[in-house]
Amino acid sequence: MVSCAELGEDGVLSRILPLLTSRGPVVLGPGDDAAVLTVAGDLVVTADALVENHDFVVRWSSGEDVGHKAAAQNLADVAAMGARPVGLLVSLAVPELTDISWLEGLARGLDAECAQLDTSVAGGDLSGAEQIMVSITAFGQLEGRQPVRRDGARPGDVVALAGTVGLAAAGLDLLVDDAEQHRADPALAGLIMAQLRPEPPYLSGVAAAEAGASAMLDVSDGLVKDASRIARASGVRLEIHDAFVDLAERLAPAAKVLGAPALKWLHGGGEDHGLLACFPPDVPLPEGFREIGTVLSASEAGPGVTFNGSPSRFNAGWQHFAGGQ
Ligand SMILES: Nc1ncnc2c1ncn2[C@@H]1O[C@H](COP(=O)(O)OP(=O)(O)OP(=O)(O)O)[C@@H](O)[C@H]1O
Ligand SMILES: Cc1ncc(C[n+]2csc(CCOP(=O)(O)O)c2C)c(N)n1
Ligand SMILES: [Mg+2]
Repeated sequence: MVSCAELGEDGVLSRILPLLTSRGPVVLGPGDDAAVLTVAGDLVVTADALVENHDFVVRWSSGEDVGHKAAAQNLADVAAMGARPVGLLVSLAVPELTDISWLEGLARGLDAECAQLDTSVAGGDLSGAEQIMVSITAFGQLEGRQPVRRDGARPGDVVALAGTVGLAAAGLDLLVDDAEQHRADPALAGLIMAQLRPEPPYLSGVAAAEAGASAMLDVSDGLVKDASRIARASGVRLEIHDAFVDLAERLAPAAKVLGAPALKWLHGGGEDHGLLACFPPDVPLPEGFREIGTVLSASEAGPGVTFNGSPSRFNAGWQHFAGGQ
């Protein structure tokens, strides 16, 4: 083990920076006072942080896992606007006794996730802290497309989902229950991986924008909570009729082991970063999307989300500062 304290700031950077490859619009990457990106047109900007013991636990996540996840949750937000990523800035704060191999893993994970979209870490910052924090700012370009906001859903639109919901939340419950035992179970390992390294359907974001999606977001806090955000912003009701039988089947082993209903994760589970979008009825759904519901006028009770006409029993979703769901 070689700690950050032994290496010093420059020593840490000299180990991490070679692991980051500049790609695409990043014409000057990490190493100078600032990075240089070549971008034309409107720029999308978003930020999201992972904090040790609030968003990940070192006992469960390797540095590489955290790198993948930190990049993924930001790249999903770029995709959810209908943009293509151009680069990330990564601000790191770590305890001085952090092993450099953990940070090298983090850099590898960030770089590998970025490589999927031909994007890269453009730069960042390094500081000390009592616990690890990975804070990312992501940039994306719209390439002439209109951004897909949350407030454009209209009655008659189709509600569609790309990617999955519920798997990452089941994975987290499995880790909390008994990480070692459940990781060794092939029926459960995939759900745990969905928590540690979610795989958002990135390319569906641009495809949705090109197809004319009326509203979109990534499901980070749970289907009910995030669908409600579209409903409220657009002043409509999202009526979901899909029973998610395929996803329920994938959740069944966790439901059995933990004695919990799969609906808890399907309705309330965040962090898969699937894309929830609405499309005008005449639009053929882009590849990767499945129809899961319809946009209706808001009921007398106001905008909201219903499942076959009724509110979900599992409507809490994720809340920071509230001890979780
Ligand atoms: N500290 C802050 N200062 C300014 N704006 C903020 C701050 N925190 C959040 N916001 C803004 O509030 C909105 C909601 O933030 P949130 O992090 O919940 O985004 P989200 O897309 O709903 O979730 P996720 O980031 O998990 O996908 C965003 O537009 C974000 O820019
Ligand atoms: C150790 C640990 N505790 C709790 C959670 C659950 N969790 C954290 S943030 C979040 C939603 C997205 O947040 P944000 O909107 O900040 O991106 C969820 C569901 C976890 N993954 N790991
Ligand atoms: Mg989002």
